[in-house]
Amino acid sequence: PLPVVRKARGPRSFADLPADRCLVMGILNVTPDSFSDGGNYVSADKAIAHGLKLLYGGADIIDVGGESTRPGAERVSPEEEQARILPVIEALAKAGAVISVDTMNVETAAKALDAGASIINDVSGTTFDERMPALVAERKVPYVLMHSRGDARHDDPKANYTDVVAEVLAELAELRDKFVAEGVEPEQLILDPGLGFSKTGEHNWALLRALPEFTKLGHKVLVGASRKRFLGSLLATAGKAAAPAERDNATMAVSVLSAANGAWGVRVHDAGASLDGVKVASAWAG
Ligand SMILES: Nc1nc2ncc(COP(=O)(O)O)nc2c(=O)[nH]1
Repeated sequence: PLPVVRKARGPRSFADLPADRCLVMGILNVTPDSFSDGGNYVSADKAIAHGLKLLYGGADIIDVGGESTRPGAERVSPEEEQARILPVIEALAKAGAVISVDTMNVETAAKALDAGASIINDVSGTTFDERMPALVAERKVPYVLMHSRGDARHDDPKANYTDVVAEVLAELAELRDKFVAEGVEPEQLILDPGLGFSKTGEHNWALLRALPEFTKLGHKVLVGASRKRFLGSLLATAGKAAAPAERDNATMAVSVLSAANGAWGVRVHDAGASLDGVKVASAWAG
């Protein structure tokens, strides 16, 4: 009899992901405020250890980012961003993780794919680098196209909307058309409403409520609500917003409702909780 060849836990690809439920994308922000001993450097070992924790704790995908996208966050050069994330991506890919690279920088995206990432997650929105569509078309990788109206790191306008759902849908469709016009296949695209990017809490709830409208655009939809400020406000007691670490239950609830309303994936910090949640949503739907 032929020897049983156990599938080595080598690099897994996008195609290996489960197709019968909403996916869980675990967040790995490789930035000094996440992984450093108080200095201004990033400890790759700590970041890799956290990535493995996410991988074995339930994340289907690990989203690796080297630059915080919070408004006012410190600027990071592409070289610094790459120095932070490439060793982490290489190690996690070898451990069998499916990895998305959270970057707006085309060079970083290309190098991350070479290092073992298989998805590009770009928060640029309407300010995307015009070289990005060509890279996505050439590499034929899944690309998260997220809505925002300004460069989130610097001048993220809390844009005014007359109808936030209609406008975000229209602007995402317009961005989609630009990428398709440059040779990106529609099925490569994963749309994301960009909760908190150029949006207030009320805008975020309106966008979540309209999730079925987004899935009607005919693409996968990713929801990134985890620990965001609008959840902190929702859970406020005596006028004091809940701290980020207190927002994981609410995040899991958003994951369950997102899955029940057709989301392809949820981007979260607590991967284990949302994995349980999306499995409940899948069982409930039958
Ligand atoms: N696709 C996608 N990527 C993102 N990257 C960073 C943040 C900012 O949140 P964090 O600072 O908690 O990572 N949010 C998103 C998001 O909502 N969607």
